[in-house]
Amino acid sequence: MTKQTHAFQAEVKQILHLVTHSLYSNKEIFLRELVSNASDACDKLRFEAINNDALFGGDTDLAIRIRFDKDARTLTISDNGIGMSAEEAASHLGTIARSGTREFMASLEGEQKKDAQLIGQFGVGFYSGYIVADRITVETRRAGLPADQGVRWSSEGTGEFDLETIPREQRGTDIILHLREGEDEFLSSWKIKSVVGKYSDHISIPILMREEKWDEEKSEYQLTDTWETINKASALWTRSKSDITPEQYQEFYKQISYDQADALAYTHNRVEGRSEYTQLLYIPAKAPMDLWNRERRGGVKLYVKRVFIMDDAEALMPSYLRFVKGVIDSADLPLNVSRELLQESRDVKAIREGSTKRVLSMLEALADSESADDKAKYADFWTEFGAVIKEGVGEDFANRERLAKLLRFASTKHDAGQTVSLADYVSRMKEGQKAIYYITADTLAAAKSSPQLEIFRQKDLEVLLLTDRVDEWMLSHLFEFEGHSLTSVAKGSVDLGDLQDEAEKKQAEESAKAAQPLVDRIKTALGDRVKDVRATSRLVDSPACVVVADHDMSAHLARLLKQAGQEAPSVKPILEINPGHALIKGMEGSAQFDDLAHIVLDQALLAEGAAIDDPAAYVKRVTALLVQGVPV
Ligand SMILES: Nc1ncnc2c1ncn2[C@@H]1O[C@H](COP(=O)(O)OP(=O)(O)OP(=O)(O)O)[C@@H](O)[C@H]1O
Repeated sequence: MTKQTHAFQAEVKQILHLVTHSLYSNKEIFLRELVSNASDACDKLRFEAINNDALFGGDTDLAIRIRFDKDARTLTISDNGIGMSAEEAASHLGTIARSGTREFMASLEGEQKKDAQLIGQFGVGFYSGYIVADRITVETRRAGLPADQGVRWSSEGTGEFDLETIPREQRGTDIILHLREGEDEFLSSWKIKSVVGKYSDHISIPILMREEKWDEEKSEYQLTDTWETINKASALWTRSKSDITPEQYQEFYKQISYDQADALAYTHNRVEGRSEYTQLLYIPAKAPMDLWNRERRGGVKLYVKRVFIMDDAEALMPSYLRFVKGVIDSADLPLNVSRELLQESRDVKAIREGSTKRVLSMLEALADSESADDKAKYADFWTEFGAVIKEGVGEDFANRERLAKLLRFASTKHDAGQTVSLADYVSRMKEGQKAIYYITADTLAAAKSSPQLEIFRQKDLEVLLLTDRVDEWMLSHLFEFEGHSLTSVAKGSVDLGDLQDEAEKKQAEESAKAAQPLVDRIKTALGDRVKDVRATSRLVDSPACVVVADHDMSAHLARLLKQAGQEAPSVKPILEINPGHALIKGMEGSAQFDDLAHIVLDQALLAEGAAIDDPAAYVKRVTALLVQGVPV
């Protein structure tokens, strides 16, 4: 193929612009990215060679070589990995193949686009070379192709790239960076060693550089022909814990996660027994943008006996721990294991169970720690990932109790977000209190101002305020905690049991009896808009509220289902009235009794966050009353 010029895909141009403008302050990361690509290329070759040994062509010593040429001002990163064919070079280095990255780019807006933190999330990869280079030449040959099928790709990283066929003896790839003016610091062994030491020490393939010797005559270091290994060249997770510094753990995390921030916590273990494997698992500090996509693949890489097998092996983690990143290296699985096989493997099941327990232990250690620092970390974790952990309550029966202890809620006693655990709640329960009370609502404000809470406030009883979408679903799987049932304050009739003394109960009964004729009249006026009307003692300041029967779906859940486009049974509310309230008392003799009954119901619905079915009728009724009542 003679030289051809191709245009970059539009998104590539965008990324190139971002990379060179936003990441300059941390420019040395380009080396990390290119070394990581070289290492991936070696992993891919090893993987493909499992079924096709000929790909090695007798050369199984995989290595990454870095060299520089002070005169030509080039820095070259070479590998003898899988290499690229002409088609692959054109598509891998000219388009953005990963659809996730493309969607991510599209979702960024305005100022966000300049945020290096966000850009870092998807890994800048090959294009980061342009931070320091004004031209990159890639010379490559795919393993298995003949020597006349080499490829040269070259571009200044603006709008287009050139592609031509070249003869190339060895398989693999050379990435040649033509350094920009002012980037000469990368033409130094010392600098390169320090950057490799910082970011790429854990890479399991040896990274080689030519040794330097001091030349007395010239009074400077001269490159020799001996190659030395400048990284530890053993996969981080295979090393003993005591040989790994926290910085190295964090650096490895950044490498595999594309996160620029440190992980919140990590755990590293070698598991022996029925199933033998090593796990190095991290909890990120921040939730990714697509956390809510349950289709999103997990972040755990699978290795078998140090050979990389696949990214995002979702079978290794339950879906509710999809935010966990890391590596699992199994000693038992076959090298040619496929995603389908993983789903059925008993070894994988053991790994999943073991890893889940490890992650939960890691979270428990933070949550139960005496250290304020760890507690703060857990609070941060909860803010980012709490709602996903709630999915686990329904999905992971075996760990339900452990998960229940990790839950945190907002409550009427604590105004600082979701910080109250069920154990905290139980420890504060009043004498005679049996149940754990909660309310679900669309927003915290709606939950807090709900009329159903009035009696609980008056009696100084704590109520958990649940406002996450998944709460209702979680509650359908979590009925009790340490023997205390979880009870909605908006369902059924309140039974405060021992929390009400005899006199109060008696008074409630009497006032309900006295209010019966009024209750019957309201019921007639409202007809089939309600399931029932009754007097209640749960209200203190409000005239009325709506509740649902014990076994009916909560109104909040019905709304969520409708919003999600699903069928929800239409549940008629029960209207509860406060016989002591001035408005209710005043209704008795009113000529507008029917209108007032409808207004009381509509207002109770509004207070609960529901939409009323006929807002125009409501407004008309209220306006009519205002006109009568307000002197004009
Ligand atoms: N040294 C190399 N050898 C073989 N292929 C390579 C090499 N460097 C890059 N590639 C190919 O180019 C593609 C794009 O590289 P790039 O670094 O931009 O993204 P990536 O490696 O897929 O993602 P990331 O770097 O974010 O992990 C790679 O997926 C790979 O197919």
